[in-house]
Amino acid sequence: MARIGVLGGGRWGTALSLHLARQGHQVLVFDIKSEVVESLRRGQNPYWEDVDTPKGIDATTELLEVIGFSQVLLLALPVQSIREALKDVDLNGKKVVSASKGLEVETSLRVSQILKEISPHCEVMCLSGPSFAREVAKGLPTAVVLAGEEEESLRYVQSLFFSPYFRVYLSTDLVGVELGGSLKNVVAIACGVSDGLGFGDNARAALITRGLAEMVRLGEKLGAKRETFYGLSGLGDLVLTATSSQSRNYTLGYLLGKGHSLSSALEKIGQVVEGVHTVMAVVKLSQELDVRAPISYAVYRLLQGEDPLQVAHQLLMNPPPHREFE
Ligand SMILES: NC(=O)C1=CN([C@@H]2O[C@H](COP(=O)(O)OP(=O)(O)OC[C@H]3O[C@@H](n4cnc5c(N)ncnc54)[C@H](O)[C@@H]3O)[C@@H](O)[C@H]2O)C=CC1
Ligand SMILES: O=C(CO)COP(=O)(O)O
Repeated sequence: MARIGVLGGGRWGTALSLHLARQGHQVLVFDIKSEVVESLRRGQNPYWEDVDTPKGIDATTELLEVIGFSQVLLLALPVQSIREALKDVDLNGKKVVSASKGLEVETSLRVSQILKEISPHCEVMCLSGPSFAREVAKGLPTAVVLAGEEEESLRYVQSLFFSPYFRVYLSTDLVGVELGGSLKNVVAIACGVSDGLGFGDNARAALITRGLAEMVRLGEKLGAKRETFYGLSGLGDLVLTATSSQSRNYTLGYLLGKGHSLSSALEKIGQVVEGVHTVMAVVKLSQELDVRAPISYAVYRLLQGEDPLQVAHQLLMNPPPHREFE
């Protein structure tokens, strides 16, 4: 049994807290929203009425309380809020497992890089893969990957999460696992747009495949291993989010394709949509590193308010015919 602090009582932080408490761990959740904290304190999860909340979960609005309590910290905050939220705390010597998926807009950094800037001696791992919060909360079968640099810590954290319905594979490619979970959100938006425009199943399959190729091109330039993108945190999560209306990123794209403005789509969803921010960093990185990223550029232009049909046509018509792999 371990004491696990969870930073962020949103859907993902809460689903993982439910799972960890079911494994017999003591969980303390931190969130800025008092209604989330009060609900968890009453023994009710704030999001899913049909999911029982096990004993072993407490919650607080005091960040330092969670840091002091935890043997392992699980980070499930929206990526753009991480630096500000953690700027005054000392995480040196802590094991931090990031479950957030995205890049910081201002710096284009991954979450582990942000954490290392804040506390250079913390040990960061990343938990990622195809895992909608609601399904994990309900205890439905799920497989994810845990990446990090220290074998012993990976095995320890794997043992905390592992259950018959929550399989955790290990990887030493932290860069690749973080990038897979971040970049797939941008491709999921593109697939949603395509479906919203009524382009059909062929178009979505093409976008997933070419989107994966784009993720690999950028990922390799940033130091990731190619094979990681064909695993759970890459293709696995891409297939999940790019084909399901449970995905906020896909839904955002779908609404844009149906003619909603960005602000009306975001308001309708009412939850964090990481791809909207990550695409800014992706476009910047692809320019700096001279990587072809036509799908990300198309998403970027859409988010600037350009007409979806026009952007889609340009995406299809602009590139001259070329080989599939070159
Ligand atoms: N929902 C899902 O199925 C999955 C989400 N993720 C990732 O998890 C991260 C969080 O997503 P969700 O939990 O779904 O978002 P959400 O929109 O359900 O909740 C976000 C939570 O963060 C809290 N928050 C925001 N700023 C904060 C701060 N400064 N301090 C404390 N709390 C703060 C909010 O009060 C809210 O409760 C994202 O990076 C997302 O990509 C990853 C896998 C699955
Ligand atoms: O990453 C996710 C599932 O693995 C959740 O995706 P969305 O943030 O698009 O809902």
